[in-house]
This record gives sequence, C-alpha cells and structure tokens, in this order.
Amino acid sequence: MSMGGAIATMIDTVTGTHATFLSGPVMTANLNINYRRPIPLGSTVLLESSLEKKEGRKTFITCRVTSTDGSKLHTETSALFLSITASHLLGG
Ligand SMILES: CCCCCCCC(=O)SCCNC(=O)CCNC(=O)[C@H](O)C(C)(C)COP(=O)(O)OP(=O)(O)OC[C@H]1O[C@@H](n2cnc3c(N)ncnc32)[C@H](O)[C@@H]1OP(=O)(O)O
Repeated sequence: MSMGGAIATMIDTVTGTHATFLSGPVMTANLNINYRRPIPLGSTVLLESSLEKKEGRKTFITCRVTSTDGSKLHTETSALFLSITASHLLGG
C-alpha cells in the first residue's frame, strides 16, 4: 500500500501546480485529505484537480484520486493556496 505522506505529496504537487497556473505564485496553507481506500503499490491512479473558488489571495482547489477507470475513490481533498509575493519567499 502507498504511504499517506507519498499520496499527499502527489496531491500537493498537482493541486499546487493547478493553483499556480490559475493564480501565479502560491503556497499551500491547508491540505485536508480524506483517505477512503488504500492505493495498491505500483498501481496507476488518476488525479482530478478542480477549482472550487477564488477569493482575493485565496485559491480553493479540490482533488479526487481514483482508479484509472474512475470506479474506485481513493482520496478526496480540499486545499487552500495563498498567493504570495517574492519577498514572502525570501522570508520577508
Ligand atoms: C510544483 C509546484 C507546487 C507549487 C505549490 C507548492 C506548495 C507548497 O508545498 S508550499 C510549502 C508548504 N507551505 C508552507 O510552508 C506555507 C507556510 N505558511 C505560510 O508561509 C503562511 O502561513 C501563508 C503564506 C500560507 C499565509 O500567510 P500570509 O500570507 O501572512 O497570510 P495571512 O495574513 O496569515 O492570511 C491571509 C488569509 O488567509 C487565511 N489563512 C491563512 N492560512 C490559513 C489556513 N491554514 N487555513 C485557512 N485559512 C488560512 C487567513 O485567515 C486570512 O484570511 P482573511 O483574509 O479572510 O482574514
């Protein structure tokens, strides 16, 4: 079975890339993952990332991890990304 942290990395990467595409530079503020069914090691899965809403600096994204045919739901996630400036990245 795949580890929860590895699954979270996959989800953070996909939703973070999606949020960056929509909103420019962002950081993950919140990642809320419900693990519904285990992911067998070595299996191929589908990640579907959707924009829920944008409110000012906040970009809310949802993400489902399913089997490739969509029949098995592995995880459901809601994520919040906050737009940041270059100075935030430098610790300012
Ligand atoms: C491959 C490409 C991937 C790209 C994406 C990569 C994403 C990452 O993994 S980044 C690494 C992990 N994330 C981090 O280390 C982030 C650490 N946290 C931070 O730096 C800051 O807390 C940060 C930037 C998220 C927010 O700080 P800051 O910009 O000062 O915002 P702040 O003023 O506290 O809050 C702004 C608003 O967001 C809300 N907010 C902030 N954090 C949260 C949170 N965790 N949950 C809910 N709401 C939040 C605040 O309530 C506030 O709301 P409102 O304006 O309505 O009052």
